[in-house]
Amino acid sequence: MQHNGFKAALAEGRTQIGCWVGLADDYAAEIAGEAGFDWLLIDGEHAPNDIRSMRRQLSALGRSASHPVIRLPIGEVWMVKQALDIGAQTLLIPMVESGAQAAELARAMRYPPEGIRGVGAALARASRFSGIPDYIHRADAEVCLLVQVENRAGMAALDDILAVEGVDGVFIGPADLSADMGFRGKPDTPEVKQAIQDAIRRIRAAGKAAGILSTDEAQAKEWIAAGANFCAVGIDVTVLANALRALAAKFR
Ligand SMILES: O=C(O)C(=O)C[C@H](O)[C@@H](O)CO
Repeated sequence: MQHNGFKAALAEGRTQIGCWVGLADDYAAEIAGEAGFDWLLIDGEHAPNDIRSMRRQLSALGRSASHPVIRLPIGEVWMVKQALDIGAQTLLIPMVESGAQAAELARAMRYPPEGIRGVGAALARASRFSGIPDYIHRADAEVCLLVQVENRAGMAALDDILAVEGVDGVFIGPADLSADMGFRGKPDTPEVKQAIQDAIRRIRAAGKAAGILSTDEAQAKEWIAAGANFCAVGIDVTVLANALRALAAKFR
């Protein structure tokens, strides 16, 4: 099975630049896959995706050098199983608020006895439909679990989450965190930025990868300088929507 170079890069501390892919379309994903990002986030939380559309996007990215990351709608064990079986190696799971929740997700990523991932690789795209004979013996080493901490409860439990073996990285969600802190729509508020800065420092000090999303170039570079080593710097939907609005405005 394919080596997870993205996971290895994060473990080595190499910064990985990514982009949100929310158009929920395999053709659009293939176009994004030609742009040159290190990783692409197939958004199953806020984009109109389901397991079939995400599978199509994984397939469309098969030739791309960009590593596909699937974000689940929420951290359910059965969703982890399905996402891994369609061939995702790296998952981003939102709204993680405790060490116990992170530990269950880490178990869901791995086969027994270490984990609780259901063994159905024989009919799974992940094993190339049994074309990779030793898939179940090698899969655990190549999966990558990234959890989102994006509210006050998660921030309070950050040390417990960081202590969980099998959590490879923590992504701070500025939009949700700022809302929960009482600054909805204002992730640039000093209190929010300070909380994010401190979290990034603690995540990296714990030997884990720190992730974030900022569509503002200066802010993204600030987070990278602060230690964020998987940073998404754009969203396909907003890039397209804003470019079309600007184009239309030129001819009004
Ligand atoms: O809370 C956040 O910020 C994120 O998790 C990213 C958002 O979900 C993304 O859709 C951009 O708003």
